[in-house]
Amino acid sequence: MIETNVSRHHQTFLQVIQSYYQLTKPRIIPLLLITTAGSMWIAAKGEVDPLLLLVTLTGGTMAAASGQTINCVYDRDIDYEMERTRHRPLPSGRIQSRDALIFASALAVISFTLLYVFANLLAALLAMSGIVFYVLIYTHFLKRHSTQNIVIGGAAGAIPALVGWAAVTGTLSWPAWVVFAIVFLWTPPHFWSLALMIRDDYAKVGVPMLPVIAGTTPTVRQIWLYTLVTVAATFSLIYPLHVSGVIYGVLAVSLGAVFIYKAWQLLHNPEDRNFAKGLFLYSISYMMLLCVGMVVDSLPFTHHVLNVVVDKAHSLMG
Ligand code: HEM
Ligand SMILES: CC(C)=CCC/C(C)=C/CC/C(C)=C/COP(=O)(O)OP(=O)(O)O
Repeated sequence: MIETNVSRHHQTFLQVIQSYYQLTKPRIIPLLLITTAGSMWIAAKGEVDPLLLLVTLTGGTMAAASGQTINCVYDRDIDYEMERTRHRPLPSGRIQSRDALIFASALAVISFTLLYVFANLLAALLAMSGIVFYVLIYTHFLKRHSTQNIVIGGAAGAIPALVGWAAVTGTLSWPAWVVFAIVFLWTPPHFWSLALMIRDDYAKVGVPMLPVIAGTTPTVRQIWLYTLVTVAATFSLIYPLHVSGVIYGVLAVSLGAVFIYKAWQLLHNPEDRNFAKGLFLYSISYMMLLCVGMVVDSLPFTHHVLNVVVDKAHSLMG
């Protein structure tokens, strides 16, 4: 279908590299890695082996890049129609689908091998299941057919948190599933606030995103509910799981309060795109800082500083 080869003959080597880079939707990957790092640090109780960290983040990057590349091949028809995505490498003819698929397969094979050899089989299989879930369940079955596409599809974006935990422990336990749940529940407020702004694009290509089908008011209500449940889920790392402490707690409460406030503003101003934009942008900082909080909270240094502060307070009080 959209297979023009007009521009690729005129590309320099650097431009070709750039095109492959763009194919991986690189701006999203750092946040996926931060969620992986958050769960790795909790799992390792603050002491992560640097080589394991490097391998897991590299393998995670390659798996996510592979999934995004296959998604770009699958969606090249609608990407060509939408203003936001028209200039991606496939719709603009800078890369051919066959080459993109070879690239994605190579990334997946290297990712699996790295994770299997230097971490473990569970981490490697989870990363591969992330690709399959994103491509098959989200991109193929749901994206063009269900208003719940991104709710269920959001599970793919939450899998990197499981990869991180599995890489450290070789198993999956409750805290891993909680970090998974936090990312999973966060995805609807993250994406629907953006979809409110660009729903005309989705409507044009017949992708049934919730704001397109149900309209603005039901969407902001759903965003509100998912935001409340997300913030509530973040607290369960403190109680009942007891894997995170006071630093994470302070961040979870304060960041969560702002998240709820912004969702509340949107709930009461559903037609104002500035509030939708504000919530979308904040959702990214929220996830980033929350995961940084998981890391900092788990560090032995943090525990040491907190102990010193508590001892000082005790001695001051006599
Ligand atoms: C099904 C789930 C998701 C959908 C449909 C979705 C969709 C989107 C879209 C359409 C954008 C705009 C990007 C662009 O302009 O090309 C975006 C931005 C972004 N997403 Fe998501 N997203 C999802 C889940 C996630 C997850 C799980 C993460 C990471 C944990 C994430 C991180 C980001 C970041 C960091 C940006 C901003 C990128 C930038 O600076 O342009 N997203 N998302
Ligand atoms: C472990 C592993 C490999 C996990 C994969 C996780 C992953 C790649 C999640 C991506 C989620 C995401 C940003 C979807 C974009 O939706 P879209 O494709 O509909 O966006 P678009 O409209 O910009 O094309």
